[in-house]
Amino acid sequence: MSANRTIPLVNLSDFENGDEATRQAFIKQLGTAFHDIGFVGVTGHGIPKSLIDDFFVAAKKFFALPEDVKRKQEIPGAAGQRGYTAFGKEKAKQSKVADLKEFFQIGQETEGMSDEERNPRVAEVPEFMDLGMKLYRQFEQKGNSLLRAIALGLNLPENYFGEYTKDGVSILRAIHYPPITNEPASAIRAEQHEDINLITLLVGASAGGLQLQNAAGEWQEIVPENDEIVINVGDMLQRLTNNHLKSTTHRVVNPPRSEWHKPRLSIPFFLHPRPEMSLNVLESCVSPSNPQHYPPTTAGEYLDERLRQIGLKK
Ligand SMILES: O=C(O)CCC(=O)C(=O)O
Ligand SMILES: [Fe+2]
Repeated sequence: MSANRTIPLVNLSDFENGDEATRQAFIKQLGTAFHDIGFVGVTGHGIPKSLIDDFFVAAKKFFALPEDVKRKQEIPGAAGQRGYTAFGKEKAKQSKVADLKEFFQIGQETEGMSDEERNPRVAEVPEFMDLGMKLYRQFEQKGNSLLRAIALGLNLPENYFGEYTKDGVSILRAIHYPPITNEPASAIRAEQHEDINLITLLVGASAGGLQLQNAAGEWQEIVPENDEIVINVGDMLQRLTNNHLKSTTHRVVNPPRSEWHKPRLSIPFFLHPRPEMSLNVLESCVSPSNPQHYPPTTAGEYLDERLRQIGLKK
């Protein structure tokens, strides 16, 4: 690991293919990273680079479509959870101004769903949804692998999360931060926030700008290398573990003026369980020195509350 990295790097293949000692070492590294920093870089994940690259190309084609064509993909009533969300809509919960981004979200598809419940097809870029759904399945699988390691690190049964993430309501989000054309009043590409879900897997953050806030309150740049995926703990996992695993504040800052013309594309996958999953604090994470910080809730109730705060749900 290079000395100047902000976040540690782990190799998922150690967990998926390693012997017992290698697996245990991985579980420890992951648990320590999530407890100390809330972020980790992952290599050895096996998600084909060609799939990521092809999806990026399709996403670029989609975002290059005229605004009125993109807005045909807005889904009223889906609280921005599926389809297109236009520039200027989403803001961080404490922020008055919207982020400098537009995005498209792809949700879960399960057997028996009607066409209306499924993801919308994008007629102008027919490959967009096929590639997106393929990538969704890859992220889902690798995310579940990471959750197995997290469960073992918390002395829970290996499949503790798997029971709730099967057919869970995860979201793959393709984000486009357009070129900046004039001095933004106060907005940045993505204002500081914490993610809502269990864990987030992020690819394509390589264009720069992603920063986390460390325990001393300083902003530190995250610069992923090669095929590294950035993983972070979301508020649901922080809550479940009574702050043992940290949901760390992060943001995407605007580039220097000389790079305003460069757009930025990123693809976070927000791993969510099914809404009925209990988020009651795990008893094993409560002690006299760390008393229970949160009242009982479920993933569904908690998600609704948060979507109202960020302006996506009325
Ligand atoms: O664009 C990025 O790199 C990060 C975006 C992010 O943090 C989010 O959408 O939650
Ligand atoms: Fe985020």
